[in-house]
Amino acid sequence: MSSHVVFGAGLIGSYLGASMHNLGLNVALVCRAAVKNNLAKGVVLTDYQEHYAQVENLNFLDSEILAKLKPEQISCDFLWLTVKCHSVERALLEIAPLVNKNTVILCCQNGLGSDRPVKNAYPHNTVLRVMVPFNVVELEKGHLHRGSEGHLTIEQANRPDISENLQAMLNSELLPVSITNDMQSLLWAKLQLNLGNSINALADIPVKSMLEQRGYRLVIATMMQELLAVSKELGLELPKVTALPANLVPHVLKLPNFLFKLVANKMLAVDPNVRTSMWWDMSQNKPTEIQYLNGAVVGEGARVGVPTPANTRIVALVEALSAPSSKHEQGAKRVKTALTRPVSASQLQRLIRQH
Ligand SMILES: NC(=O)C1=CN([C@@H]2O[C@H](COP(=O)(O)OP(=O)(O)OC[C@H]3O[C@@H](n4cnc5c(N)ncnc54)[C@H](OP(=O)(O)O)[C@@H]3O)[C@@H](O)[C@H]2O)C=CC1
Ligand SMILES: CC(C)(CO)C(=O)C(=O)O
Repeated sequence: MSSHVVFGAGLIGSYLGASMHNLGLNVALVCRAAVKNNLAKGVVLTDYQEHYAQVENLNFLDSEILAKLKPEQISCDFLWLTVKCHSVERALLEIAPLVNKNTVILCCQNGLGSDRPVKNAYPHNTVLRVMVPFNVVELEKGHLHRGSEGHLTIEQANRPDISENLQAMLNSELLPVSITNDMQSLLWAKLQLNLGNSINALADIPVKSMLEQRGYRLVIATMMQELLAVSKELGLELPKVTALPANLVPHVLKLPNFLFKLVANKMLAVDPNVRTSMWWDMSQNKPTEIQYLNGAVVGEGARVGVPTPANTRIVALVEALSAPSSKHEQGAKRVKTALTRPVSASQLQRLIRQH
């Protein structure tokens, strides 16, 4: 039987690992002690469609033990890297004992660019990107809930049997899985949605309440229009990841509240407690993924000559109000701001209109 290791099991990795264990796969989790404590007594998996599983006896691999192992002492066919983007470089040092020449490494981060250091470190391994469309929350200790729809999507490998076997192994009610031949466009389409993570974190309210306020929607729509201009310049055709085509989403977000409620009922049909991953980071005073999300739009925009002023200002604001990430910011000069969290919709609108 193939062996899997989930490295950096937090919300996504624990849901993924527990789903695999529930399917009878051979999987071990590498995670922080606090996460292990929450999962060790058994995990309950549920989703928005009311699927349910009780998962017992998960396997854990302790970091100290891992550090002492050599690749020949451990078998890992599939290594699922589920740390946040800014933790990937550091994780590369620690995954070394798990990677043999046949290990397939799967990068499960939002945004753009987290796979680059992995490919540089392991140029002879198959490194595949994975798009996670759904939200996972821990409703209570050991209860992981998939709160929204979508198939976890694996990039088609040069050897198609790799991705196809993975899909056949994993695809299930609690974990729907697909494969794509065009991961770059899919990641840009997902990135369009994730631009709102920053606003959710700054507003410090659930996603549903944020979407109910037109002021916040206008800011998100402006950032999305910048992304669409950049992706057009790059020649990408963004696939549909919501009920609406990518190009239409900003127009719908800009509608007055009463029309938005009529047209976007699917967008608003989100669990009232859902918050984005960046909200969790900011609320726990952890570094955010802003450089890989809105920052990626700014970077690509600069490369192809498309201005991205709204994303640029939101990146600076998030950086000013959150913990520095090791890669991009330590020691870097931060923009000073008079704004404090929670930031209101009108403050954000004024900020992105500044010249
Ligand atoms: N949460 C969600 O609903 C969604 C998240 N995503 C994306 O999935 C990715 C993972 O997100 P998520 O699961 O929310 O993140 P989490 O922060 O919940 O999980 C990552 C975990 O990895 C741990 N970790 C980091 N480095 C190491 C290490 N060297 N050894 C052991 N553990 C380590 C972190 O601990 P510590 O914090 O102490 O470093 C944390 O517990 C992100 O790119 C996110 O944007 C995509 C869709 C939805
Ligand atoms: C699923 C979504 C868009 C919102 O939870 C997400 O990707 C995140 O929180 O990072």
